[in-house]
Amino acid sequence: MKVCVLGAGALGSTIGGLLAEAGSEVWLVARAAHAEAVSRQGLILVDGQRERAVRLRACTDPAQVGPVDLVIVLVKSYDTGAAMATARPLLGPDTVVLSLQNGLGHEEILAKAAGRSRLLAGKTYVGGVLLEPGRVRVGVTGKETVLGELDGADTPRLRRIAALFEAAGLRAVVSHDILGVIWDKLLVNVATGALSGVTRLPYGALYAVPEVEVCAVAAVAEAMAVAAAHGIALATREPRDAWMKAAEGLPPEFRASMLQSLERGAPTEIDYINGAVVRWGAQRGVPTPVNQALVACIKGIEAGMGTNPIRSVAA
Ligand SMILES: NC(=O)C1=CN([C@@H]2O[C@H](COP(=O)(O)OP(=O)(O)OC[C@H]3O[C@@H](n4cnc5c(N)ncnc54)[C@H](OP(=O)(O)O)[C@@H]3O)[C@@H](O)[C@H]2O)C=CC1
Ligand SMILES: CC(C)(CO)C(=O)C(=O)O
Repeated sequence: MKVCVLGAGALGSTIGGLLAEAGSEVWLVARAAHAEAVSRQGLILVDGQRERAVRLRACTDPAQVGPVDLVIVLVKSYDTGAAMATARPLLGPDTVVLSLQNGLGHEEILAKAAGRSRLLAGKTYVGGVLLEPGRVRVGVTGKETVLGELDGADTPRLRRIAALFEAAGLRAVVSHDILGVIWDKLLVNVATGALSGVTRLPYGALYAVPEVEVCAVAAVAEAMAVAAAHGIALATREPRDAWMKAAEGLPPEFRASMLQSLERGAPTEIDYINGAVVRWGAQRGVPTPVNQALVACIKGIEAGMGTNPIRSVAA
């Protein structure tokens, strides 16, 4: 299968690298420094203490790639519209477009750019950290990726793409209720993303502060109430489950992606995570004061850093 990762940074390089290793023809569309390093030396996957190089194609412009079978969108949420505006050369008659980004609202942006019939939805618990151009730390063991059609159907393309992930050692689960899956992952990000950003703590220290846990559980409880008001069926039973799941299998030095963004002076995906909870809550009159406060704190930090506050926010 010919696959293009659109926005190959930390996670996109991890997933693209593993798919390439398993034999897919993978193209990374990435920023220049990363694309050049990958083209020169291969993509270095750092897994625990071991490193290995994977050969795959990398460039900065989708026009160099041409039509593919699968586009995996992994730019940060606020870059989705701009990235998709360049993606037309990737789209053939049967091209499937899949977002594995965190948060809510991507499918609406992708449907506008590529047409709803091409879309598969998904969420992943796989982790990646871009260590330097051309080199990424992968966190794959035991981490699942859940994929589904938006209408819940069981289709050959869904099975084909799940099998592709499985063959690459990426545990893939097919869901017939992808909206529930999207919200279950949202709860995990609601639990620790903003609080990591505000406190600047890695997971070991974050989980040692009881007040942080109380706040995280309250934020998740609000999000669960919002999901219930929208009729979304969650697998998560208790708010604390999302808090525990967020840290599963991660080392004490792990830093949530929202914290990683702030540390490199980049904007966060707060509008798509806690901000989405606030917006969806407002639609059904569900109060979300804890999430509102977390949004305010992160936006305040971003404003203080001078990151660009202009984002395109969907749902
Ligand atoms: N990293 C992780 O472990 C996980 C991440 N996710 C989600 O995955 C998504 C991606 O996250 P992550 O990989 O960490 O983010 P990164 O910022 O590491 O990767 C995105 C990359 O895409 C680049 N980019 C942006 N626009 C374009 C474009 N038009 N063409 C080419 N490259 C572009 C960015 O460059 P620049 O920075 O210069 O804009 C960046 O290098 C997010 O939604 C995140 O929440 C989900 C689970 C885990
Ligand atoms: C790793 C995980 C699941 C929880 O922190 C995540 O999605 C993130 O950091 O954005």
